Amino acid sequence: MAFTESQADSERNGASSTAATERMQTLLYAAWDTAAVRSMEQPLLAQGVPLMTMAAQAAARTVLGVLADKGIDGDDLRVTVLAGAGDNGGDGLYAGAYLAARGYEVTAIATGRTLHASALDRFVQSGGRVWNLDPSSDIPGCPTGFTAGEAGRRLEAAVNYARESHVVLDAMTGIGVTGALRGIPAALASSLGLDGEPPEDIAVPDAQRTTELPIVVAIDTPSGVGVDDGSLPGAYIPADYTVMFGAMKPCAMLPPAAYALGHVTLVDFGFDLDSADPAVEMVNAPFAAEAIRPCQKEDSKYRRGVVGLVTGSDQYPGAAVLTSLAAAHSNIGMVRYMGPSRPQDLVLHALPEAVIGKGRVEAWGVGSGVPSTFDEHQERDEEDADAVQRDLQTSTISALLAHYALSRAEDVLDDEEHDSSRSPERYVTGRFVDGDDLADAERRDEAAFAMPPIVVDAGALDLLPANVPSQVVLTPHAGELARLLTRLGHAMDADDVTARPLYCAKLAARLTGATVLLKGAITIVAGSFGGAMRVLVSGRAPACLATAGAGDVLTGIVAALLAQQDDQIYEDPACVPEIAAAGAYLHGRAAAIASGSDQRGWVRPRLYGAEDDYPLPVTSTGHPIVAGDVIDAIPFVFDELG
Ligand SMILES: NC(=O)C1=CN([C@@H]2O[C@H](COP(=O)(O)OP(=O)(O)OC[C@H]3O[C@@H](n4cnc5c(N)ncnc54)[C@H](OP(=O)(O)O)[C@@H]3O)[C@@H](O)[C@H]2O)[C@@H](O)CC1
Ligand SMILES: [K+]
Repeated sequence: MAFTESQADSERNGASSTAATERMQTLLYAAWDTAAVRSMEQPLLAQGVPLMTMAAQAAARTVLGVLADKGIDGDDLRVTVLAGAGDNGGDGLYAGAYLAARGYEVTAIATGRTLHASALDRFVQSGGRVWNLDPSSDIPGCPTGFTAGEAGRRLEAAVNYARESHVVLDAMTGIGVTGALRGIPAALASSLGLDGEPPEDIAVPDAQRTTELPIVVAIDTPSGVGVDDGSLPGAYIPADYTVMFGAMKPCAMLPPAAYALGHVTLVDFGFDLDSADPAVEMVNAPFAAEAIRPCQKEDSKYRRGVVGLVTGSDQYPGAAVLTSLAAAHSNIGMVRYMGPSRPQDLVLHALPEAVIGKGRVEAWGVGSGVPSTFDEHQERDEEDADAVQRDLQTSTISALLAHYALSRAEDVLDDEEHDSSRSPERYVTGRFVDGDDLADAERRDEAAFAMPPIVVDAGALDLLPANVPSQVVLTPHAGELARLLTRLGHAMDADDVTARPLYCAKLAARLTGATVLLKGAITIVAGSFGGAMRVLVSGRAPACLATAGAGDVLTGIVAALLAQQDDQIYEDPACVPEIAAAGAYLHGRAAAIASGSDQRGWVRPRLYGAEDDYPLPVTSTGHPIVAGDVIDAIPFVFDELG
């Protein structure tokens, strides 16, 4: 068939629509840190693209859309703009100007000493009023030099005015914030919002949510959130909606800040997204599907992958069953189980296909349902049969993990490999070695890199060697990560981890060399390669997945995905975080299917101006589930992703 002009056109159109779809995927599932955003906006600003007015128009239209959706109308609508001195305040003033021009009563509360000059001119010309709080401010038309008492009264009046508004535009700070809010912005935020704790958000269907006034719309980010690390370092105002400009910032994906943004609308300015690497990537279905190995005609059970499990104990035998069943249902050839006789029997009863005892494996899963050795040190009873059984599991796991012990951190070893001038002696496990000892250490390091990938969960985390290669995947919850970091010299508790999960996950990855999967409503995976840190997140799970045994199921799923991708892992260990994050996605999606819930930890933003139906409404939060229900739903996730 001849290749006609119209075919060429349609191919071109097809290619451009594919490019548009790819761009949309990148925009909605990746986030860039502040420095990258500033570098991407620079060429556009240099060309004179009016980014601020574009941003403001999008914010104003989003406000109008929200009001229309909620059936809030009338000429007497009150809008408060909390306007800082920087460009974020400028965005807020321009957006306020659009709304004032429509006849709304719009008042800007100046939270700094100045306001963006041209935005202020437009705002005032459009009928907006300005109210300043700082006696030393220099804002045309505003009083200065008032007393501290008057400043207090003005602050109180501003808070009351904002509370009685229909809409509050939070434009105090955006990506230019440093640390926790200070001064007037902090005082306003703590009166109108919260002090560092995440907002309480009960998982209910959207239809049951009532609209509370004022509707808070954050400009670019809620002022004062940790833009790059997702922390909530101090006072901030939880937003119902956030209109974010140019590219997603990490705070839109990272807990706890992500819970403070409400529904996010992203405004695409046409940044060159390839010019900077994203800081955080969110796993979606196509991404997770990549981790699934399609069956091949020539497959044998061994080629499909064997998962070895050292999980469960006499104290927690169920974990052995849950890890085995989850792995067995996650597209592998076989499960080998190792453990005491009671969990062994239970595994065989639930999964007659399991093979008991040692043998070749493509990936390991260890530690789920194995009690922590830390508890053991506190109250150890040598005669206690349980303790003996526990020792069996811990000694098997310790012996296995010893094969993963590196003499040095992985990036140090990488550097040494490329450093021809390095000394012929090396500091290995507490002493300098050379000659045969050094050759021995190098042989052991090489063997560690060649070990199968391994998931290290629960009790096994206490047995982790100091330095391990990146195919070691740790799967702690906040309490377990706190215990690990404390052991590594960074004393903290579970609340510290929950407050700064990205920081803690990265710290553990850096200190140990392992890939760290920190479980949560938004699960964070951090893995370091050649000095660079890759961060992936998955927010697919409904809240009801927080149930006993769910972590054991995750161990089984991740170990199974690692087992079926072992060839890829040997070629490129950088894919380990991707596979671990895909496991978190599968786990969350299986829970959603099992519970009949469309509620999730993270909701994809809406792309401003795009014809799509986001944010997806939550029609049902489903019913409570147990971990076994999640396993039953795993095949349906494979169907979906297949
Ligand atoms: N991305 C894009 O393409 C586009 C981005 N645009 C917009 O620009 C925004 C960035 O603007 P920006 O750089 O002027 O910084 P911004 O967020 O206004 O903060 C600086 C102000 O905050 C204050 N301040 C800082 N820390 C504080 C604290 N802890 N506590 C209290 N105050 C604190 C600081 O005060 P200072 O420390 O100087 O006294 C200063 O007044 C960005 O978020 C987006 O909205 C669009 O207009 C166009 C396209
Ligand atoms: K803001």
